[in-house]
Amino acid sequence: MDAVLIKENVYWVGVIDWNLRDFHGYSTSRGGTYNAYLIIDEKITLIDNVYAPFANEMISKIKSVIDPSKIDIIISNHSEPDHSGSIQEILKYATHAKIYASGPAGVRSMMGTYHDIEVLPVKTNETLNIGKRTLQFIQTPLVHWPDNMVTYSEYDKILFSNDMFGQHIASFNRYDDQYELCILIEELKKYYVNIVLPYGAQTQRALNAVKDLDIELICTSHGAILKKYIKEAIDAYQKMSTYQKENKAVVVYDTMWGSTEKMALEVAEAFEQSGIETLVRNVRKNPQSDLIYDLMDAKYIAVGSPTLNNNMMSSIASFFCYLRGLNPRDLNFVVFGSYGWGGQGVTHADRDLEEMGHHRLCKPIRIQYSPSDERRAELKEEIKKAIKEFQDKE
Ligand SMILES: Cc1cc2nc3c(=O)[nH]c(=O)nc-3n(C[C@H](O)[C@H](O)[C@H](O)COP(=O)(O)O)c2cc1C
Repeated sequence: MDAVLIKENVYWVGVIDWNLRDFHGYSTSRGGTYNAYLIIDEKITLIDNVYAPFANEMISKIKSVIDPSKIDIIISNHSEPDHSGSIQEILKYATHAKIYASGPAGVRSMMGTYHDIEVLPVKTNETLNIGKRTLQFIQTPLVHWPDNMVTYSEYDKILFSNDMFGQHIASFNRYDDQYELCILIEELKKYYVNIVLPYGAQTQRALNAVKDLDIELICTSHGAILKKYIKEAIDAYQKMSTYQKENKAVVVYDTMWGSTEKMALEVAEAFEQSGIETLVRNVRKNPQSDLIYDLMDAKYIAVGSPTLNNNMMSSIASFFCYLRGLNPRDLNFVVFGSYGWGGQGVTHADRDLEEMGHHRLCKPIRIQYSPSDERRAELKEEIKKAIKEFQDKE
């Protein structure tokens, strides 16, 4: 397996995970890559590495350029196992290599994960001379772990950005201009929203910290290297990290026998007829990671659940767990559902959304058993009225 030359004496030695479909619950329909980079200078430097099952593949790519025992420096921009998992395999060759990670968080997580290794701390604006190049470190805490940092090579005008700007796409194409822009940005957004969304303020700080660097390439740790679409990627990050909204609603529901689904379609039509772009999503037919992608820039959410055993359906509760963790801000919500005799499902769903800090558009709406045509029409009008009142107040 061969390394790919990125710039003079800078190589991609990452791997392609063609079969990656589930990244701890994030549905990755296009697969993924773990990118690592090798710099040949007076001191041979490896920036990040790859998930452990791919260690040999990465090492064979390094061998296509240089004897891995010659590696002097290993930089760990982030200690998550998809970027550090091969460290022990590399150290079998690179016995004299020094490992650098952000201090103290990166040192702590590297030592906590791999135990019997020595890791040296670096901080923002500290540099490391490796020959012609002086590498500059910038800590980017909580984008998306406490230890995250990025490494800048002024000589190459490369920002090794690790997870920042990453996308899950498996491909031999190494550069952004080899993709359709809409696919690249969709995957970049999907990555951000499923991994980084809770950390908008920290992402803003990270964007600020790199904004004055002279950058020709952003070498990410997942997916394409950014070259042509750097501005587009930064703009997308700006928008997402400041939680900007579109005039958009997502109707998320589950149903056992179809009554709540009938309600969902009326609710959706009410939003659509109020001039709001609307998506309808059965929670069991869509991966949660796609639902959060749909919701990222939505202003409204409508949640429908029938009552099952005095509660909402567990699919909705599971979706709420994902939603609560990723924490998209300031949704305006309505809750609806069919029930048989108690109807507690909607009450619980309504309470959960309020607890998450979202804003109720109207009281929860229940319909006993199947909605009649008349009741469906009333439901639609009720939702339209609530939307209008909200819009008038805005
Ligand atoms: C296994 C099961 C448990 C149920 N438990 C409750 C309940 O605790 N309280 C209630 O009000 N309705 C309960 N129901 C009735 C449903 O909420 C009702 O049939 C509703 O119309 C189903 O809506 P759907 O067609 O959207 O699935 C239950 C139904 C099933 C199948």
